[in-house]
Amino acid sequence: MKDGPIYGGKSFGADKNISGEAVFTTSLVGYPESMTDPSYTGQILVFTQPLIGNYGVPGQARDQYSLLRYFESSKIQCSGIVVADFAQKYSHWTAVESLGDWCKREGVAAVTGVDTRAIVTYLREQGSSLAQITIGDQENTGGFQDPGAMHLVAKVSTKHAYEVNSGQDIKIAVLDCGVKENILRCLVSRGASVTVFPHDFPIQDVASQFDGIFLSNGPGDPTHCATTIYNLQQTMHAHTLPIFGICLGHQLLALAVGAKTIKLKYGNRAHNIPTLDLTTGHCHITSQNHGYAVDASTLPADFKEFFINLNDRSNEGMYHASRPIFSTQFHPEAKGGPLDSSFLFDKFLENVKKFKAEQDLANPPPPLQPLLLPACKSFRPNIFYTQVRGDWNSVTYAAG
Ligand SMILES: NC(=O)CC[C@H](N)C(=O)O
Repeated sequence: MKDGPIYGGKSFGADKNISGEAVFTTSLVGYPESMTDPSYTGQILVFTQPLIGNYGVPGQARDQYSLLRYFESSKIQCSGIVVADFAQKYSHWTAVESLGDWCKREGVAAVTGVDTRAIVTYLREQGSSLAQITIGDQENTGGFQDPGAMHLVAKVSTKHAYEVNSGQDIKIAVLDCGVKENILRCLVSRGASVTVFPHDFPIQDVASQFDGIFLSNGPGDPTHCATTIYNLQQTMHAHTLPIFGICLGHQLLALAVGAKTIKLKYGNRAHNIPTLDLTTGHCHITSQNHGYAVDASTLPADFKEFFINLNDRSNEGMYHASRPIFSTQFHPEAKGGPLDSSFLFDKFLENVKKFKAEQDLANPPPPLQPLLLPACKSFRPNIFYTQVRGDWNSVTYAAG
């Protein structure tokens, strides 16, 4: 730890000296999902569950949408992991290698035999801390990298826009600040055709071609994302389409409407955090992974607090009083974690479908023009129309 204690252990991953922010998760399972979650970029992940690795690591299988089935991105995103007891023997029908081999192959430091309870006690008392993993006797010359000081979203976001298609005509734009694959799956499996844009894409310029906007999770301090925040402000000013944000997406939306974010003492990373839905009085057990939070006292009057954390009373979400805009600090897509709050994706899709129906009603397609058929007796027109948001733009002839 930067300010003091040294904890000994044995390397079972890449023999590589690293540094980052030490954070702990109390989740019992889901290490492949957590370690590939881009929100953990720059962090050293300490597992409080003592036995880690016993179901190995799955392969890179993909689902019908070409999304990764068992990982949240295609590589390990955290800088290193620390466990009490690495399970050398693993067993699971999806496993193709051990946790140690995966870390070695991906060049990620991993240490076992560490007193993780002492680390957690330290972090809970001192607050979040920078740390190093030093292997062997080599000196760790890398210093203490502070992920909070870096614009990590720019590093993990896609460089080019891409599509994940459900074959349906509900179009959602995703701003990728480090999006987890299961978020895309949650949208596309509910019938949305998704276009994923880089974090700083001027979404206000294309918003009218979409039925909803989704703001993703991502690493680091949300205040680094000035361009995204500006683009969101412009979008909300000029367009009325539904918006849904998760975790970093929630924080960015809050900053865009003038609220403030704070850094929590040591964050919330777990799969069993109780949150209270202030609109229904129901409690949902949620999956979380964040170090920053929205300061609810700074929310503007037209945004209401949606959920609160029942452990530390921190803000867990907000919604607009009259527009279809809402966001959550927790992760309704889970992976890992419980599915209690997956109904929020249904709510977003309902908002999106309602908006699309209203748009289609307000902008009916123009009447068809009579077709000019070639003066040829044997010609039999076979006509296909493709509708692009109210504009009949292509008429195809095929000779029969
Ligand atoms: N999972 C996330 O999106 C994390 C958001 C942000 N980086 C935080 O730590 O608070």
